[in-house]
Amino acid sequence: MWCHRLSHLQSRLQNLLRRGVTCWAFQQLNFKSLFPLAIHLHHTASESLNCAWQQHEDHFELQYANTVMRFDYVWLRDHCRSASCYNSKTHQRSLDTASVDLCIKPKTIRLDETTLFFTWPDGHVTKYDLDWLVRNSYEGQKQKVIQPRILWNAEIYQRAQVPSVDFQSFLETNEGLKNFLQNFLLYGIAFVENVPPTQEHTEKLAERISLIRETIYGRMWYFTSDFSRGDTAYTKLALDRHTDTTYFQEPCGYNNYDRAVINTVPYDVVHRWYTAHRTLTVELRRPENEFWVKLKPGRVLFIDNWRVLHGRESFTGYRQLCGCYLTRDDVLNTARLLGLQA
Ligand SMILES: C[N+](C)(C)CCCC[C@H](N)C(=O)O
Ligand SMILES: O=C(O)CCC(=O)C(=O)O
Ligand SMILES: [Fe+2]
Repeated sequence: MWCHRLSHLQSRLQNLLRRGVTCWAFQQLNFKSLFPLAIHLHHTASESLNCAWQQHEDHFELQYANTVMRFDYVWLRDHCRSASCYNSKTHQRSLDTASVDLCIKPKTIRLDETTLFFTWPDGHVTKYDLDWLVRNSYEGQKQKVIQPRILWNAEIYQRAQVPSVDFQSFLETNEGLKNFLQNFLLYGIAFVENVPPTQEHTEKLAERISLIRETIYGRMWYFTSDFSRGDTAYTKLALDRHTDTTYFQEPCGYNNYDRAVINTVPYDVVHRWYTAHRTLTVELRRPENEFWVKLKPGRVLFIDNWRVLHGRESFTGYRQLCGCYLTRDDVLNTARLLGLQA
């Protein structure tokens, strides 16, 4: 994430529009068609619970809450939450997964109310709440609402009229912070307005949502076109769309300027790479995928480098920016603590 303020002049935010359509095809199993196939189906508990399960040779099958789930037996042993297998204070596994017999099968399975009890050959008992199994099953996760990401180009973003958040509201209210993060998660960019144009206030803003990442450019960077560092960013030249720090082991995102010599693949693979790079670059440079933003003192722009590239036009006159790099995990953590799906 890049918290970025431009004191004046035009800075072009070019948006990399990720093409890609996700087609979700949910197949609602017809439970009737399932049952005739079952040999030893266990109807258990009261009809109102509407729960049925079956012990297959190599997995456990559970039908509950309109979901048909299938569990591997090693998985059921490995995720045991008993006092000897799981530290409920630290939410960490105590059980040594590698000690579980890969051919393990439960000796008995029993359902009591809404809890399933698995007794293993060594006598150990693992119990699972039915709702926990739905929430943590592969089939249950598939149905989970995930944070939508809105793919956009300049027209879509402009039409969306995404509101910026005011500095005070962002800093002093959870509602303001949550609105900002919701927009940031949806679009991959978000703005905060009326920020006092100082490095200290920009820093305060960044710390509201994340840890600030220390890099070779410092913690908060404050730069202008004085070539104080041997990089085009410290000049008046234009910068085509890119992301920063691609030369780091933990980069912010990828970038053509800083790409090192390609010397890890043979010439024919190199040519395929250039062909793919050209296809991507043509897509990136489509005018409809460029969203221009005129920044001004007090306007702070946050960019998700995994979704959106940035760049600028060349310029004249004096121009000063300050900003920082944020750690993705901490931004997502702040969003989750506010109840957002991140
Ligand atoms: C000036 N500021 C610290 C914001 C960025 C410097 C980035 C330099 C390098 N071209 C890169 O893209 O990583
Ligand atoms: O000057 C700008 O607006 C952006 C500069 C930039 O992309 C960078 O410093 O990495
Ligand atoms: Fe950059």
